[in-house]
Amino acid sequence: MALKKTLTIAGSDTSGGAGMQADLKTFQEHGTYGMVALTVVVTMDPNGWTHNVTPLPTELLQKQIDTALSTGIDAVKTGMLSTEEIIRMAGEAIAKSGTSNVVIDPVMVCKGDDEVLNPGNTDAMIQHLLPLAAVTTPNLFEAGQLAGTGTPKSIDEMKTAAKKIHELGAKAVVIKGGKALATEKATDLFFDGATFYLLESEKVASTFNHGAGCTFAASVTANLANGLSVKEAVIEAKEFVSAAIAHGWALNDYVGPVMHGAKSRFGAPAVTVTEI
Ligand SMILES: Nc1ncnc2c1ncn2[C@@H]1O[C@H](COP(=O)(O)OP(=O)(O)O)[C@@H](O)[C@H]1O
Ligand SMILES: Cc1ncc(COP(=O)(O)O)c(C=O)c1O
Ligand SMILES: [Mg+2]
Repeated sequence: MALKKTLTIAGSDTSGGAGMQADLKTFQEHGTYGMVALTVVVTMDPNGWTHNVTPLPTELLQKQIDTALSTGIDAVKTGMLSTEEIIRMAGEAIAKSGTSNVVIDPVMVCKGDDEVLNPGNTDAMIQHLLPLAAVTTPNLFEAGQLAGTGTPKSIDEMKTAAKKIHELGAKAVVIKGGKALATEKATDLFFDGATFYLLESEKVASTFNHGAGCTFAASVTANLANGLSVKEAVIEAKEFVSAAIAHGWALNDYVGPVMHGAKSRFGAPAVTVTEI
């Protein structure tokens, strides 16, 4: 039986919760066939868990992209892209892929690390990636950087940022309010270019949410490959990640990854969708 082919152009999170590890686990859970073009390897200092990002040679990235594209892919997502050159290469790969099922997760920081990967990356993402996006999935900080508005602090400010990001070329935008937004629920804003929707689930009190953003974006990608509409894809992704966070766990003293396979094992918490 042929499976839908999903490609992630992303970094490796050696600790396994985020990055391409999250993407592959999530693709598998959605019944798609996952492939990877690896950009960087993130390792952690065993004493203190500071992150270290090691890039791979760009020729090697290009070879991976050529390999994956030659199979014919049904959907593609981007994750951690550490330099402007890599962002440009990802844009070229997506344009060449022939699929319009394109999810841009504009990763700028690792959770718990405030350091932005490379400030020039924001402009490169705006130039090379947003115009190709069926959906882009910034967190609050990333939305503020892309929109040039500063980090949104309310639903109204999220709407303003989402409109700006849509004007930059992304066909649809999900701004993840997550834990950072001062709302009772874990609230994300979905804008399809015409209508705004709030996607809400119970806010989980634990801090075991490492990889939540990657898992959300990978779910959207797999759902698009499987033929869901963009709206259906983001709603299922919210259910999938809510379950994954609800069953997050402590890997060690420093990090708590989400449980990528939680929805199929335990079911998903309720997600409400409200037009606003
Ligand atoms: N504590 C939480 N409880 C429930 N949902 C959460 C929680 N933290 C994040 N989420 C959800 O997880 C998804 C990823 O959001 P977020 O963690 O903000 O992204 P990122 O990992 O890219 O920073 C969003 O759907 C967000 O609403
Ligand atoms: C390789 C890689 N990609 C992406 C991320 C972002 O992860 P999150 O899903 O928590 O936003 C991380 C964070 O550690 C990472 O190491
Ligand atoms: Mg993220």
